[in-house]
Amino acid sequence: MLTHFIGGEPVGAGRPFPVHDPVTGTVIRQVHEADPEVVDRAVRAAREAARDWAALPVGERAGWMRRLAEGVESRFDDLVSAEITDTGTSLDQTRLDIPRGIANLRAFAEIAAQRPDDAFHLSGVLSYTVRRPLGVVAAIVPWNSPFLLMTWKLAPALVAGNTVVVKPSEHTPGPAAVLAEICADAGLPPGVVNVIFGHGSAGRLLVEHPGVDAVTFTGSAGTGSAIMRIVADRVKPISFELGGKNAGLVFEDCDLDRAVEGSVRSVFTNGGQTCLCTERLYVERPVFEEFAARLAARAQEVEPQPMISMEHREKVLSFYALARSEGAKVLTGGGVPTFGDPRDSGYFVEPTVVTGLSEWSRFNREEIFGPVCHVAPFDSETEAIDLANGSEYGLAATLWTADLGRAHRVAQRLEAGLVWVNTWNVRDLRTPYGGAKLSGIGREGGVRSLDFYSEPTTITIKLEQPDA
Ligand SMILES: NC(=O)C1=CN([C@@H]2O[C@H](COP(=O)(O)OP(=O)(O)OC[C@H]3O[C@@H](n4cnc5c(N)ncnc54)[C@H](O)[C@@H]3O)[C@@H](O)[C@H]2O)C=CC1
Ligand SMILES: O=C(O)/C=C/C=C(\O)C(=O)O
Repeated sequence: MLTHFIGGEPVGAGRPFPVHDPVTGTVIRQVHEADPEVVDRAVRAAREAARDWAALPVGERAGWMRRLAEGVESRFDDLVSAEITDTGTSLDQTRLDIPRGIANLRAFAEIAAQRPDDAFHLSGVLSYTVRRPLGVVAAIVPWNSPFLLMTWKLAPALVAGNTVVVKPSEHTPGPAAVLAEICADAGLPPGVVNVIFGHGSAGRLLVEHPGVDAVTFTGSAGTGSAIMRIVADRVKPISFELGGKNAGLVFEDCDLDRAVEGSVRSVFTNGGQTCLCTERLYVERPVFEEFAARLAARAQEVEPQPMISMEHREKVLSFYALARSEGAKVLTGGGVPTFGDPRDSGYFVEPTVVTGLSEWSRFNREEIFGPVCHVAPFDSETEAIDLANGSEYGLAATLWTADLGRAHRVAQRLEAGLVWVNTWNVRDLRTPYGGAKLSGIGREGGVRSLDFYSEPTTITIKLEQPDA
């Protein structure tokens, strides 16, 4: 039974709930669900630790991040195992995600330790800025890449001097439980990191708690909107990384082999359960038929990944049915694979490519979050940009072109937080990360994270004037 981690101690309170293996559908763990008392205890523990943690020099907090990174390295196999068990994702994906999480811990340590404060001197007046932590941060994270996405919040929040209560997804408590053990083993002061488990109701209790000073959330736009309403009365700072309906633009002049392979990655990685995955592909008409046929052929070779839950599988399958009812041509997939082994009880769906739907179809407007994309032709650069921008979401976009001028021109006109050219999901940790429109509020990554997790105070002093 997984227990919460509060004030440096395991806390086994709250009714148990089961976690299922997405590969076979069997129950793999029981976990305690945080009730109001558990949430209150976690927030109080974080508050008690806040003053001393904030008082540490930033270099010492950076040192703690490096020690946590070493702790993660020493428990690497346990984290890989916890992540694979809970998410059903591939070993290859996990072996990318965990080191990237470690890199986050180290990168934010460096960025914070080296960051200069503002200072201006004008006409005998000196103005400088100091940054104070926000206090207690609630970090609510989703089930895809759970360790990586947790470190994105934890590392900058801690190094900026906040204490944190983390609530991982109900589907993926395992990696956060290992991280709690790492914090305890490293001797991190009690209450600096607290982990509580539970469903959305536990997240809601946490966000509502008056002792929480700020909320950082990664998840669906619907939940983001619900959290916004909860925090509105207290005007708590929020940072939101939400969903996407990401477009890929394939121009005739591109290297088509690379565009096909890149699109296979961007559509099907992790069963499409990465917020950066492409769900809408637009292809310049002269290469449309060839591209669509080649993508569909490659999709048939992709190893299916399980969806995170039976409920999510049903959602993805309902979009496959919707595509048919909206008049799509299914180029490949559209169903459930059979294996002839225990995976037949798991949460798999077929990698799927469809075409022929209107831009106004629900299929092309709503985030599906599965291994599926719609492919449509375009006839001009302007049309391609309009199609890509014709979404309520604005997280990521990908361009495939050999024309450098076009790459810059188009990329700068796309309403997306991240644009890749001739590649996908390659990112320097110092760059801003996040989305426009329904895809989020604010940016995390590099100094942008530190900006969110701290509040500037500008101090202005009249200096003594020397005699004229
Ligand atoms: N923009 C980005 O960086 C990323 C966005 N995502 C998005 O996350 C979604 C998939 O993750 P899910 O876990 O299904 O999202 P979700 O929104 O259902 O849940 C996310 C987290 O919020 C909690 N939660 C649910 N209702 C809540 C409430 N009322 N108050 C407080 N907490 C609540 C859940 O328990 C979970 O821990 C997709 O929409 C995906 O695009 C995922 C990864 C990265
Ligand atoms: O590694 C990165 O820079 C970003 C990774 C993001 C995800 O895994 C995600 O949003 O799901």
